[in-house]
Amino acid sequence: MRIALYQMEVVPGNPHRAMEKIEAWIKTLSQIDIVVLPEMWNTSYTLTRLHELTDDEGEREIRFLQKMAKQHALHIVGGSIAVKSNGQHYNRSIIIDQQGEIIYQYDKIHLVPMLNEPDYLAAGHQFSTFELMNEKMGIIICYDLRFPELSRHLALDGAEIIYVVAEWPMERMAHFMALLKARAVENQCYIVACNTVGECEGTQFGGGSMIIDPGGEVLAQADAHEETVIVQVDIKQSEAIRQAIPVFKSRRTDLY
Ligand SMILES: NC(=O)CCC(=O)C(=O)O
Repeated sequence: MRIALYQMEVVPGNPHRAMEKIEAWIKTLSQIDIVVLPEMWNTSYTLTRLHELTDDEGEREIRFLQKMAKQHALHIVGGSIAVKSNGQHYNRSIIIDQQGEIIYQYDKIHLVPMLNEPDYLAAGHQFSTFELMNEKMGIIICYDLRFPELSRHLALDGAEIIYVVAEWPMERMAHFMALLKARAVENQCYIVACNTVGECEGTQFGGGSMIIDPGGEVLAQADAHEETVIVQVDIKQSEAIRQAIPVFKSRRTDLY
């Protein structure tokens, strides 16, 4: 399974330009199974303008991702986009398979106060794993990373890969790195983290996108520029590490 992450420079408040950039990037790829985009790639944190920038249920961006998936025979972990839904706005992840079918959608459940999300967005209320290429996977969005229970639920439900799509600020990159590694080690699964770079309304985003294997080894890591990260993932690795260090079997579910 070959995965490519787009550590994209944000295009604040310009969904059309963002789609052009993603299309141009996809055209540079070859022999990739799954592409991963970052958080809120359509608008970045232009939260005061979401009413004019977003489409109902993200239809415009979904149509675009479906076209890309079919044209290039790619599965798309579509990061997240800002969408309008029932008079509110959500930070929504969309997963599309290479036939262009939407196989999973997730609205961010932990809205980040440091970037004012609770003032402009509604929170999601549910999450689950999904299947891509016959493997179970999960996705969380940025601030969700700080809540270990969420990744644990996904891992207990069988996720072999957890995608972390992010617009994580430069000033807290040390937390990002530490939390990504912790989530991989404690859940013994792959963590595939795709962050942004660039600046929006005074916040600088820190890059550092990475793929960590179920043993906690960083397989590839980006720096703080726009970049592509490509890694070959061997899903069987989590089984081996779970046998060698059986933390799932040692859990004391009678006590906690
Ligand atoms: N976009 C985000 O959710 C940023 C999260 C963040 O800044 C943090 O957790 O720190």
